[in-house]
Amino acid sequence: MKTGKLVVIVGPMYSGKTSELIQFVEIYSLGKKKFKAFKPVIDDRYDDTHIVSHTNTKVKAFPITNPEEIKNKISGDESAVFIDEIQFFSENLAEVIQELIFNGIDVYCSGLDLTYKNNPFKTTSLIMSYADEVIKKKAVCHECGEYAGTISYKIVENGGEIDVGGFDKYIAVCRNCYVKLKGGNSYE
Ligand SMILES: Nc1ncnc2c1ncn2[C@@H]1O[C@H](COP(=O)(O)OP(=O)(O)OP(=O)(O)O)[C@@H](O)[C@H]1O
Ligand SMILES: Cc1cn([C@H]2C[C@H](O)[C@@H](CO)O2)c(=O)[nH]c1=O
Ligand SMILES: [Zn+2]
Repeated sequence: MKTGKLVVIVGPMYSGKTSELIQFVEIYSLGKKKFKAFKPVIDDRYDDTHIVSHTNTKVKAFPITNPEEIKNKISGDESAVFIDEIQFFSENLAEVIQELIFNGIDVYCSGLDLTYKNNPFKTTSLIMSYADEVIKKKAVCHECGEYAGTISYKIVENGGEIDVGGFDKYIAVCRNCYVKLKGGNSYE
């Protein structure tokens, strides 16, 4: 038996991570391969039971809280597993993913690499370490219009680094505009 591969899609908000994940789903779907998709229960922005992109493409997905639930849902004949918004899961997700790829299942996942405070999301960092391929996406900077957006900036200040939302709370910016918005305080 061949082991599976791990592909991780990261970047700031609106950088097309979910759209790219869905394109990979389509490849397996067209090839009539079996797969299952998962998303965190907490992410209820557009839909509870589908992975949905900002451009409204969607794929049916199991909403789960704990990474262990992925193992319970797998029957073993899947060619691939897709997981969106990995930053919201506990670090144990890295173990579960390893088990899948060592059992011959390809895993594609996407999520934020950085919080709006410019801190790495631990679960994403960990999974990137195990990846065969890391696809780093950019957004168009909301401030200067350059295709260089790498950081999500929170336009409402209300504390928590875990805070579900979209255009009501976050924009994507380049590093230069991030510094300007933070009042010139480049690193904290
Ligand atoms: N600033 C922006 N830069 C690039 N695309 C944007 C921007 N704002 C909105 N969009 C739209 O969002 C789409 C990407 O949506 P998608 O859901 O795939 O992104 P995402 O990286 O998964 O976002 P999120 O982390 O918020 O879930 C783009 O194709 C584009 O149509
Ligand atoms: C940038 C950022 C986004 N989010 C949320 C907003 C969205 O619901 C999701 C990204 O698609 O992550 C956080 O919880 N913390 C953050 O620091
Ligand atoms: Zn900019």
